[in-house]
Amino acid sequence: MNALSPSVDVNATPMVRFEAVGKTFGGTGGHPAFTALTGVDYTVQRGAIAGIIGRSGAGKSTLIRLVNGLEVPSAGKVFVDGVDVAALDAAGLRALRREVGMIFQHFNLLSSRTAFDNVALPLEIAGVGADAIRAKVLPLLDLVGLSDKAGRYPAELSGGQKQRVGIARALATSPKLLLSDEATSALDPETTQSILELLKRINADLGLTVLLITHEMEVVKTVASDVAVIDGGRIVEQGRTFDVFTRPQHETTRSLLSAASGGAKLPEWISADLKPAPQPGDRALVRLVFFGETAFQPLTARLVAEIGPDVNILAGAIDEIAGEPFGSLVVSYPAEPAVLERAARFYAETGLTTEVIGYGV
Ligand SMILES: Nc1ncnc2c1ncn2[C@@H]1O[C@H](COP(=O)(O)OP(=O)(O)OP(=O)(O)O)[C@@H](O)[C@H]1O
Repeated sequence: MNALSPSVDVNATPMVRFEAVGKTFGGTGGHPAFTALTGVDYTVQRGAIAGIIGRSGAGKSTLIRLVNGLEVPSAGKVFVDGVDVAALDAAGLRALRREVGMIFQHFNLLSSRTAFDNVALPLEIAGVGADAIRAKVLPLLDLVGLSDKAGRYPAELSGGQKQRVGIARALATSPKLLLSDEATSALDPETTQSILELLKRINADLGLTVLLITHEMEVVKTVASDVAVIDGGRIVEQGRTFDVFTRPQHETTRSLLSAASGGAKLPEWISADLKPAPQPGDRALVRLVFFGETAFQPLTARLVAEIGPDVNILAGAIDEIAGEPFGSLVVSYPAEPAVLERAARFYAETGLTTEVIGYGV
């Protein structure tokens, strides 16, 4: 159980399971082979909102396209709700795609169809009759807050409204899994938040499992109960979002975190001049992470009392990851053995998580 996805059931068959999955493109007809994914072991629990984060070209889209059979693995197996996707015949694949909805960065709406008719499309394709379509589409438009826009064309809708139509369309066939491919990347921050809130509500109210891929830390931080970090076609780190982001183990996670807007961010003029090792007279710049309850405790006063008066606070923020509070502070103090020793003792006593960012003046 967790705060963000109350319906997670870790004992049930996972909604998605990757077992040693690899994907190589090309390698035939004189085209050089390109390995997009290697050795991916990954599980999405039923009822979760799972995020996969990585930079452009990391392999995110390839990974998500393997889930609904738009790509076939070159190695390993992909299971959706216990079913091996590669073993499905054409009818099986059609059935799978009714059970797996998808939303896209650029919404992919048909411009010649109204909002209503866009949402109705998957039902028309499935051969559902007009009355049943109406009975399904109107509540969906209501769910996404667009009851009054049923007759509007995509060109008459804002980006956020278009994505709401996209979400309603993805839900039309009552899927058990929703795939989101950078669904908020074309939206402004405020609209992004409202779409993420909608995804959270759908997850909680309908028990729908959500697998989203994004390059935006903010998206994962806001909605995902679990996260996997992908780099160069490999999953380099995965776990509960709070754990991964507050105690990042891999360099890629750290650099994605430090590039993110939230948390304690150093001004460019300080971060640009940092050195990996101290020179005489340098100061150590250290990021301190405070978890949960302790995020709000007045540790700064103790910091000065324990380490010494020459502690500067360079940046600080209290943030929330996956619904849990955490704070971070970037402090500096002289990189002298006596000071560093006092600091290390203080961190060990208080259980603070720390990371030396570098050394500078
Ligand atoms: N059909 C294909 N043929 C050849 N190479 C491909 C194909 N599809 C993807 N690739 C390559 O695989 C790598 C991973 O691409 P993918 O689209 O999965 O990354 P991504 O993390 O989703 O990045 P982006 O956010 O930029 O789409 C890229 O180097 C891409 O060029």
